[in-house]
Amino acid sequence: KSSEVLYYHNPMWPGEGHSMKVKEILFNKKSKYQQVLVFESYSYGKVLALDDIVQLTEKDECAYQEMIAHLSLCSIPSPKKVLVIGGGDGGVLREISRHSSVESIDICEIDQMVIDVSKEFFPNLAVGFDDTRVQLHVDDAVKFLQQTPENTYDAIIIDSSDPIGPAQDLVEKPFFKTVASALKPGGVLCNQAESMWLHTHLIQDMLSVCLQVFKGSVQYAWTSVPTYPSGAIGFLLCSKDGPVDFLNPVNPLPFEAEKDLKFYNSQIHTAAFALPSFVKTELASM
Ligand SMILES: NCCCN[C@H]1CC[C@H](N)CC1
Repeated sequence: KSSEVLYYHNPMWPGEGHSMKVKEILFNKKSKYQQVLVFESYSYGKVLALDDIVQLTEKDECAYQEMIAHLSLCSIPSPKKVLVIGGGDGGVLREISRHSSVESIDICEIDQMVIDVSKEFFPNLAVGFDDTRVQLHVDDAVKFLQQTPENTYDAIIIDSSDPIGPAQDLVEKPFFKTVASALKPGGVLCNQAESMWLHTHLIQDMLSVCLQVFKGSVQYAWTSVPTYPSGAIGFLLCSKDGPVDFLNPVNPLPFEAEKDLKFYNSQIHTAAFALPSFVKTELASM
């Protein structure tokens, strides 16, 4: 890696690489779990990378954080108790806080260094931790959910990194069973679900597990995040028991909240579930 340009190659996207011109390296240390890197880029503002995988940039984080939070919370009548798995940068917390019905937000992030680094370098994301409804648990989500009573949360958002580091347990069936158990009746899960261009098999595996574990609806949605591999990232929206019409949200954001968003709006919400034909074919066979 020259000081000028950082190149990203990874078994998650073999055969291709991504590069960014670096203005300045701001932080680069190994935590208990992963290498934590922050740098100022020329074209996307500050960047957070974990084990050399871009997690977020100041320029395009809005697309991911707004979608993962509002696709789920706008789909249930009045979310009160919400759990975030991962998301230690605080961006998803910032979005959840826009829902006035929410009374409490638990967040379970395994790596304290991610939280500290976000507070130091990404104040516009770490602002999510300032909300008084937020309760932070620095813990392994597998353990946290095993200790969570049944029927606790209206919504669970899994804002995880890729399943090749500390997050690899978060795509297994036993884990999804603890998620379903922790959801209240009518509760929903929104899970980071990788790229439709790169990870068909991973998405099929997750979809097949979710179809077994969640008895209501399971829908794949996607958004555009230019600094993620293939420029697209998906979400799996699942409801615990009854069907949920994820495409036509029952609890749309009021104009007062939506006007502050940079990416999400009601048309984008519905459009996110429109899938290219090759994806429909690949997922239909599940
Ligand atoms: N809250 C930060 C987003 C974390 N989500 C992941 C980042 C890395 C991507 N390859 C997959 C999504």
